[in-house]
Amino acid sequence: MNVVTGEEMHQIDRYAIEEIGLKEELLMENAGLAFVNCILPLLEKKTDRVAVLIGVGNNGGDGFVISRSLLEKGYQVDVWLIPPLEKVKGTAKYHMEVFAKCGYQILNFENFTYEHFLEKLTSCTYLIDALLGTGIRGSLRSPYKEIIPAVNKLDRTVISVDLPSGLPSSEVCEVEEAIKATYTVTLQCPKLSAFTYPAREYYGELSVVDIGIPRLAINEISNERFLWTEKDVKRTLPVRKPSSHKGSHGKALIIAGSKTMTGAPVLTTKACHRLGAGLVTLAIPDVAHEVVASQIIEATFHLCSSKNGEINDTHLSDKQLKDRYDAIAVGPGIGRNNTGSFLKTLLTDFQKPIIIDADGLYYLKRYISTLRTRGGATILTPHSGEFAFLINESIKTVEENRFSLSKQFAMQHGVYLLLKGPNTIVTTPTGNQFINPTGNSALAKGGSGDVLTGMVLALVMQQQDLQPAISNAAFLHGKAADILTSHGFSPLSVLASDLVEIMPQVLDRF
Ligand SMILES: NC(=O)C1=CN([C@@H]2O[C@H](COP(=O)(O)OP(=O)(O)OC[C@H]3O[C@@H](n4cnc5c(N)ncnc54)[C@H](OP(=O)(O)O)[C@@H]3O)[C@@H](O)[C@H]2O)[C@H](O)CC1
Ligand SMILES: [K+]
Repeated sequence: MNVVTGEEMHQIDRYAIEEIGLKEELLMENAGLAFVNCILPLLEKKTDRVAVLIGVGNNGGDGFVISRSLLEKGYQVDVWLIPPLEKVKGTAKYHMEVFAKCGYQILNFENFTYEHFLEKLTSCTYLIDALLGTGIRGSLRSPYKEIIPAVNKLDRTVISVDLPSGLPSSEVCEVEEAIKATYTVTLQCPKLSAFTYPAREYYGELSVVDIGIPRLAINEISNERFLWTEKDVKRTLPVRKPSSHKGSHGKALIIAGSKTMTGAPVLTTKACHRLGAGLVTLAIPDVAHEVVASQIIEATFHLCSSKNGEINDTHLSDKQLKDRYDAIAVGPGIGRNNTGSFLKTLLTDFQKPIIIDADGLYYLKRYISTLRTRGGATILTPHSGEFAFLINESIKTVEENRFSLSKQFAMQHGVYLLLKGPNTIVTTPTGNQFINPTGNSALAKGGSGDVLTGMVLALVMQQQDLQPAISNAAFLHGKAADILTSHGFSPLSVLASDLVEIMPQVLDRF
């Protein structure tokens, strides 16, 4: 499913109308009817009053179709036009006239005192927000500037059309004032601001409805940002052939752990096994072997020489790297007290996929120029702090520009970048971006990243196409947290090891 900016959506509209010949009146009719179909299950009783707040543009035009459809179905609807009648133009005006010709009444905000208007809204159970859509520019002006915070204070169920009024639709850093929706029904394509924070919090529960814009129009304009949905996972998750053997599912090498970080290698290795890796070898510093080995029975071990309780050298020969492994994950719990020069050797000598996480990313900064010349794919899995360190920016800057900075980095260094966070983004070396919809605050905990690294490693070995493999790992990792929190686990108490334990039930759904 394509994710677009408001500007892209506008161009898609234009393409559908001017190049394909669909009428805007029809798209608006489709939009209004699809919105109503989507919200009907939310409206409990026909006697509950609904207020539709209508703005000056086409978002307001949708509001007229919605109002007409609800009235036709027998709902009690107050239809509030906020701008003066004569300011409504074009397709919105057409649908306003159709509405009026059906014999329905429009309440004009201009003809009421502000207090009376608010009093009337207070008597409604549901408020439908068709004030402003993708056409908003700059800070809110009157009367929206006053109406929007007042609506937020009423504490009603608010359902926004397309996006909460006042929010920009692109990558947003700060939100001045916007409708705090309970639900948002987005038209045709989710807008980018639905996956940036704090804007996401204004959307409430998000649904997407089809309004009949042809796929061609969407692909012609915007084909670089997508939501990675359950359907995509079902379509791309590897299926094990009955004739397969352990060698068919990849031989993985995990380089992880140190004397003081013995949990990370355990989590990464177990997660890798749980996601179907055929054979896993865990390379750890000799000083950590005993403790780690006592917790893992499925893996084999490769002992590395240590210094300061951390890996000093992996002593992996060229031949071992060439013949023995299909992919490597390096980083969880390796510490930061040595030179990390073994990472440079891996990057130059290993010609297959390498996943770099955690302290591996810390060392990577020293050898970052080798990324461009690597023979195999590189997959980096930073959280915002690790990414900020890699690109010499503040965490705040990263969090405000997650899409643009990750795209820039992935294209510059020719890597797959999985930027963790709410709505993890996977960016390919060519700059395509795939947004993960699963996961919750339970994942904001030490160890959950180590689990994800093992999952990415396992799937990367089982799928030719790396982006689906990486996105599927992120999706299943988030889904594990979602399943746990919807089955009696508080987000506070979910452990990283719980994610590994629940994985069989997660996979059972796909
Ligand atoms: N996606 C589709 O194919 C369809 C989408 N539809 C809906 O159309 C809107 C976008 O419509 P548009 O008319 O472009 O934009 P708005 O409804 O947001 O209105 C823009 C007008 O609002 C005023 N404005 C702009 N910025 C501000 C501000 N900061 N404060 C106050 N007012 C503002 C301005 O009007 P003026 O007269 O005041 O200059 C803008 O012109 C989309 O979101 C969908 O809901 C259609 O249904 C068709 C299909
Ligand atoms: K809106």
